[in-house]
Amino acid sequence: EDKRWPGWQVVVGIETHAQIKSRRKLFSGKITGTNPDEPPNKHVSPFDAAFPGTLPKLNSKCVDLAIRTALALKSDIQHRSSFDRKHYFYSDLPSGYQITQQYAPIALRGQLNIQMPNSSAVPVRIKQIQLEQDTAKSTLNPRKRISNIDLNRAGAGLMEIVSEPDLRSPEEAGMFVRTLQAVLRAIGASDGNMEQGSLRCDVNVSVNRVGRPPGTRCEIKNLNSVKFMMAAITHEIIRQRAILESASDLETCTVPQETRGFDENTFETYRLRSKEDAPDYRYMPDPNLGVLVLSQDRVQAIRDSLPELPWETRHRLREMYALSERDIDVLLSVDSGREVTFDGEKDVDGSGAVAMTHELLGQLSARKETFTDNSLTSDHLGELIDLVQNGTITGTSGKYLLRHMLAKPSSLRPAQITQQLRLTSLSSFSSSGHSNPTSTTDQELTTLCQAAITALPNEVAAVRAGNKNVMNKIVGRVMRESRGRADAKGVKALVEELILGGGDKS
Ligand SMILES: Nc1ncnc2c1ncn2[C@@H]1O[C@H](COP(=O)(O)OP(=O)(O)OP(=O)(O)O)[C@@H](O)[C@H]1O
Ligand SMILES: [Mg+2]
Ligand SMILES: [Mg+2]
Repeated sequence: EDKRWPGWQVVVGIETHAQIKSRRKLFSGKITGTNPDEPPNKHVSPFDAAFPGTLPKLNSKCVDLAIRTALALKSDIQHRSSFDRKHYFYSDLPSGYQITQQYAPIALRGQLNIQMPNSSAVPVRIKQIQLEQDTAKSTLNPRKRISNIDLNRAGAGLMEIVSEPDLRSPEEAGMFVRTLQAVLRAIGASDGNMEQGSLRCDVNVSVNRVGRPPGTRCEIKNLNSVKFMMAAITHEIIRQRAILESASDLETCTVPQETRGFDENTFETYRLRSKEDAPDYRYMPDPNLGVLVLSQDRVQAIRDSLPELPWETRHRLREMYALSERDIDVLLSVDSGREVTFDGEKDVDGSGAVAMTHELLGQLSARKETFTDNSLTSDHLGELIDLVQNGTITGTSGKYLLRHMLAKPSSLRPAQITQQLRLTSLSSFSSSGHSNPTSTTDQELTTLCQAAITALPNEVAAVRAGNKNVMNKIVGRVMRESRGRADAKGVKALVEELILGGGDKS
């Protein structure tokens, strides 16, 4: 029993909308325009804008990611599913309907276990997973009294993941969303970022006296952080309980079924519409889309390539390094979602997070320190991994930077230390293909290569005579002089160019 509401049971079910991490939209093949820095209406096909005569074509990459999600959530994949039109009229929906899977969703009956501190795992049943389109983004300008529509997001792929009403407190609801986020990120199905809108939740809340049947639910729409979601549930519990307690006839009194919003300033929910004015969506099968048939083989292939799931990673860290649960939490928060890029592809240098985590554990044991003692925050470790992953520093420099940060703890961010120690990688035009040839790091690399060429005249002559193996000696020298800031392939290309010249190999 919860001390906050003795005698009452709280029932919560969550509908989660997760943006599918695919480069292209669900039906139009256009780039998914979810980057807020891009100009509005840049990525719009005639289909996204609902021009008459345009037809949908299902993006199979989105389907694969939905299958991954369904497998991670232990659901029954439906070998036949189909698409329906859900009609409503709003400026963010050009066609007047959203394509969704109302009658035959891609997956049914799943499960996600959540772990509350100091208690056993709570199984939460997943009712269904369905594919659907995202809407456009509308921004209201109250001063000019107009609303701006940006179709970049229109038609992007979403998964709606619906839970059964198995959650019993705001805390369990929060844990459910966090756990789901971690799964979606680990398998690369979604960024799962509530603040940026790639994960949006509707929560359904009801209360009933202990031992009595469940109450009538109210649905709170569009919560964009776990904190707000928990606050909304708490307010809803208090509100619904007050209605039921003030009733004259305790037996027949019910909370009116409503759709509600959440006010981020007052932390209260407010009425949007009652059940009576619930829209009639006039669902109908989409005549332009056939049945989605999934073969046994396709599902099996996705099952075989499923990345490690968070609870498996947890198990591995616990077994291999005997870390505490708290420490594992820290590492998992660093690790999440860095292994898979768009469309389920493995990130080429994506093992960066895993590699750096192993490096950290290795360096700590060399220093005879435990993970708990270490002063590095998960935030800083994450930034360090990003610096390596986006090429700002090389892997070698990353290890050096890590050693430095462990030896001299400070509040400086890894990027600042990188500047201070001048660890920024020396790019070369040939290695990255798009760096700025006049930048100082490029010039520095050219200078280093030229110095090596001057210092090793015999080797240079050998290379000119056609002995390519000698190249390694020149490259090795540049690598040493660069203190690990250059990458070997780029250096090799640049040295070759400097010795043999650009186009005179004929
Ligand atoms: N008594 C209850 N108390 C709290 N939540 C409930 C209760 N009964 C059902 N729910 C939850 O309500 C949600 C219902 O979502 P579902 O998508 O099935 O339908 P909907 O909300 O009517 O439709 P829509 O997708 O158009 O919003 C589920 O998450 C379910 O777990
Ligand atoms: Mg729903
Ligand atoms: Mg709903």
